[in-house]
Amino acid sequence: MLDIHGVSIDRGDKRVIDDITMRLEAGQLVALIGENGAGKSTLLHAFAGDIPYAGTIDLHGRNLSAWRAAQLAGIRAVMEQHAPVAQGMTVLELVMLGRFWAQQTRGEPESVSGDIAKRWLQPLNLTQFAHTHIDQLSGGELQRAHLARCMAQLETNLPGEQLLLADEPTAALDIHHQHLALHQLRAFASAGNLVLTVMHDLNLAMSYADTVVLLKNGQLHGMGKSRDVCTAVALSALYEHPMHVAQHPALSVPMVFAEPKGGAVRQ
Ligand SMILES: Nc1ncnc2c1ncn2[C@@H]1O[C@H](COP(=O)(O)OP(=O)(O)OP(=O)(O)O)[C@@H](O)[C@H]1O
Repeated sequence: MLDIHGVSIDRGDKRVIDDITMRLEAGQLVALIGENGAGKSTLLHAFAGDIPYAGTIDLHGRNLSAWRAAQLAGIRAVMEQHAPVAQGMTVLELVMLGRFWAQQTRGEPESVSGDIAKRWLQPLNLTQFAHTHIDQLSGGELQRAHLARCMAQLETNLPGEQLLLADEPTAALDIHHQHLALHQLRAFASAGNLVLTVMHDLNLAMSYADTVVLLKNGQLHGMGKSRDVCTAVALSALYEHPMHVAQHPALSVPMVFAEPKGGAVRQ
């Protein structure tokens, strides 16, 4: 579904993405992990078509640059790390922004857009905030509202083979809402779509992702199932920090423990 071939990106005089080639199929949640500055957001921006790059990125076999913005809006949503917010807008109005493309290209009535937006408030625990101004939300509530906007954007009569790009979508969320949000992303991927998400929480990544992509200094350092690529050796090298990997006590997923600097606190 998303074919990336020989993609390199320079920012200023620095090469931040260096010759990345990979193929990502629909039906997967893919977690992009790596240290600060590894190039994760830059790569996501390139997939979103927001920044220039060398190499090719094809979505559904068609070069990303050949897609018209209105067409792309119906099949690809982007949840940015620091999404700009217009002051004075309510949560419902923000989520309805996700339907702007449908109103413009399909003449979707505002009432239909509103119904779709309202439906996405509930699974992200936002119903009580529908008419709250977004500048009155906490960081986590606002992050959930942006996720609801993206989910509303990608709601179609013909679900499947859509692309959701999410940059640290759970960074501001408490543990309950992290799982609530990832459950939605997981369900969206399982419905035949591709979710590509940048994540710093390795245990969440390994619990929800079908595929984990390891990025270091702009280069691909591994890609595959978490149990294959998220070894203690690979993760310790990726983060230059000693890591231990064990099995989750109840689930068949690996769990990561980073060694505390200077040893554990005495209890
Ligand atoms: N606009 C810019 N101009 C110049 N350099 C930039 C720009 N944006 C990012 N960079 C540099 O590109 C590199 C990759 O940044 P990027 O934001 O992609 O990293 P990241 O892996 O997403 O990091 P983090 O985990 O901290 O969010 C970094 O070294 C950063 O300093």
